[in-house]
Amino acid sequence: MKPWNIEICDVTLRDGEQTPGVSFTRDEKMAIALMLDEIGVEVIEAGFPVVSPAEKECVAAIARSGLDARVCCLARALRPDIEAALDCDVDIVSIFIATSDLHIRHKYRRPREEVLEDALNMVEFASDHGVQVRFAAEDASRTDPAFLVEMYNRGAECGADLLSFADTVGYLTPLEIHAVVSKILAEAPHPLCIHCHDDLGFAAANTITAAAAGAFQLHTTVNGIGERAGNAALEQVLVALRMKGGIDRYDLSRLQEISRLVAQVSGIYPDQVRPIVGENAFAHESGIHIAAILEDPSTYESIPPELVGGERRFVLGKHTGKRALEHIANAYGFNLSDEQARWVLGQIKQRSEGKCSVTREVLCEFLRQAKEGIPQ
Ligand SMILES: CC(=O)SCCNC(=O)CCNC(=O)[C@H](O)C(C)(C)COP(=O)(O)OP(=O)(O)OC[C@H]1O[C@@H](n2cnc3c(N)ncnc32)[C@H](O)[C@@H]1OP(=O)(O)O
Ligand SMILES: O=C(O)CCC(=O)C(=O)O
Repeated sequence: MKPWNIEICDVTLRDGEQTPGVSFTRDEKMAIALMLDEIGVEVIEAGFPVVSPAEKECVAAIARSGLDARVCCLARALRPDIEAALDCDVDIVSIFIATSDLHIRHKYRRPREEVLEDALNMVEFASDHGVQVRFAAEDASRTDPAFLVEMYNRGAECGADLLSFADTVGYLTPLEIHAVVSKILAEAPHPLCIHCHDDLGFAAANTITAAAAGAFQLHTTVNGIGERAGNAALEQVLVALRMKGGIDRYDLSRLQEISRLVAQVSGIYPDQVRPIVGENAFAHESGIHIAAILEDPSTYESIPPELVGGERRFVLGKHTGKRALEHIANAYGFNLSDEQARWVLGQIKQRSEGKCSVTREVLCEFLRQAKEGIPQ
């Protein structure tokens, strides 16, 4: 399979930090940037310099820290924003304008042609300063496609190296994003970035679908943090790229580690059932599943836990079967007769149905009782 032609721009430090209530310190941003770099992410969006003097310092520190990744930052289509970005010595300035009529009406209160002309001047201004320029369409998914194509073609003429399509409010489904990305690339054949939000729960799916349709730069955040329901999750996108896009250059074995780091410093912990990084992502209770996993884990795991730095976990409860119990009991040094196993299974199921968990201690107590003689 020919690997997809993509790169990752991780925006945890900018859009991820826009998660309500989240603010990273300079050391935290640096630690996340370092780990993203070690994973092999090609572009790190370090922040939005005009937000505050401290933010500007963080962006500059990351840009000057000698990472392999290119460092990017956000700027409105305003000269002071772009000057602040240039001060930070970033490799890429991402200049954005909202492009939907809805946003333009409420935020800029000017005709869209005027907004575009002014923004193009800013693209030229940044490009003339020798920095790479991304020209991003905010709310692209609710924008007149003809206007987007005009913006992208004219942006490229003015020196933009990358054009960005943002599904700012997580509005599209995978089929819709495939159609719109294909249309844009046919009419504006330039490197396209895709920036998806998760309001409908499709951010990672839309990102991968856009890549399949030819999008080049894929935006992600660790654990999918970000505005409202968040962004496309780095871990989901990278694993999907490995499994479906023929891309094996990222160090996926660090994914659980970076997930823990970002959870700790953001205070936003992934759901138990979240793919790849959730506590249950590699946990099994069902007897039928565990019996098969003991023969071959791929029967019930499409992602090997060790691929992402995780571990398989067997849980005892209402759904435990005899094979699973025997396996776990053996690991604790107990060999059970059929009768003993049946009795212990009954105890486990009863306890679980009473909404009590079957911890290692509880199991060992059942096992000891069974060995000493099944209570009548
Ligand atoms: C989709 C996204 O994620 S976009 C990024 C969103 N991120 C943030 O907002 C980061 C945090 N924001 C901030 O710290 C502040 O909002 C700042 C520093 C950026 C701006 O603060 P203020 O100057 O106080 O402006 P305020 O936030 O009230 O309003 C935004 C202004 O930016 C203008 N603006 C918004 N987007 C753009 C743009 N892409 N290009 C030019 N101007 C823009 C708005 O029209 C508005 O201008 P107005 O005050 O003349 O009406
Ligand atoms: O497209 C981009 O690069 C950024 C836009 C963005 O953050 C958004 O619209 O949510």
